[in-house]
Amino acid sequence: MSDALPYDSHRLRHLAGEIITNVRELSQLGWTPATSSNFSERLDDRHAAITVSGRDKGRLTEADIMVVDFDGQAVGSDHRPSAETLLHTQLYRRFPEVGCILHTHSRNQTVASRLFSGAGHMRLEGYELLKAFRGNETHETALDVPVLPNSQHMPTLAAQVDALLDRGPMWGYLIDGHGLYAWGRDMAEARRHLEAFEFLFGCELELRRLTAGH
Ligand SMILES: CSC[C@@H](O)[C@@H](O)C(=O)COP(=O)(O)O
Ligand SMILES: [Zn+2]
Repeated sequence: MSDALPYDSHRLRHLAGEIITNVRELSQLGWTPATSSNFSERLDDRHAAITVSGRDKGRLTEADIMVVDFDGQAVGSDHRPSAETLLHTQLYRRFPEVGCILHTHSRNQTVASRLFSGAGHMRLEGYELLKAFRGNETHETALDVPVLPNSQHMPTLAAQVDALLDRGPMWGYLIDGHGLYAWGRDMAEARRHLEAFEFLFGCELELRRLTAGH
C-alpha cells in the first residue's frame, strides 16, 4: 500500500469489487438505463468509493470506481466523480452509520416519482415487505417516501434532502422524473432497502392500473 494514499487501498479494492458485482446485477434488472445511476460505499470517516461519472453501470470495472472526500473532491484520480456526488457525501458526512448508497433509475421508480410528485410523497402501507426496512418490526406501519422536485443544481437538492433528514430516520427518497436514492449500513442492507422500495412501488403502480376506472 502506498504511503501517499490517505485511505486503505485494500479496503478500496474490496469495496470496488462489491460495487461492481452488485451494480452489474442491478443493471441486469434494467434499473440503470443509458449510463444513469450512481453508487458508493464508505471507505472511512473522510472518504467514499464512488462511480466515475457517465460510465455504463452495467459494465463497471475497477477503473470506473474512484475515491472522493466528503467535500466531493477527487482523491488520487483525474476522473470526474458522479455528477450527483454531493447527494452521497451529505449522507456519509451526517450519518456515521451510513455505509452504502445506491441510486437507480428503474421504470417503476421513475413512474412512481411522476405520479406522486404533486403529493410530495408516496405512502406505502399494509405490506409485509415494509419489515425489510431497518427499524420496522411489523407490516402495521406506514412509510411516506418523499418525492423531491428534480434539479441539476446539486446544492439545491442536497438542501432539500437535509431538511427531510431533520424530520427523522429514513432509508430513501424519490426525485421527480429521475429515480430513487436508497441507503443502508452496508451493501447488503442498502440493497435490501432498494429492492423493497422497488417491489413496493411496483405493487402500488399495479394496483392503480387494476383499479383504474373502478
Ligand atoms: C444519463 S442521465 C442520468 C444522469 O443525469 C444522472 O442522473 C445519473 O444518475 C448518472 O450520473 P453520473 O454522473 O454518471 O453519476
Ligand atoms: Zn440520477
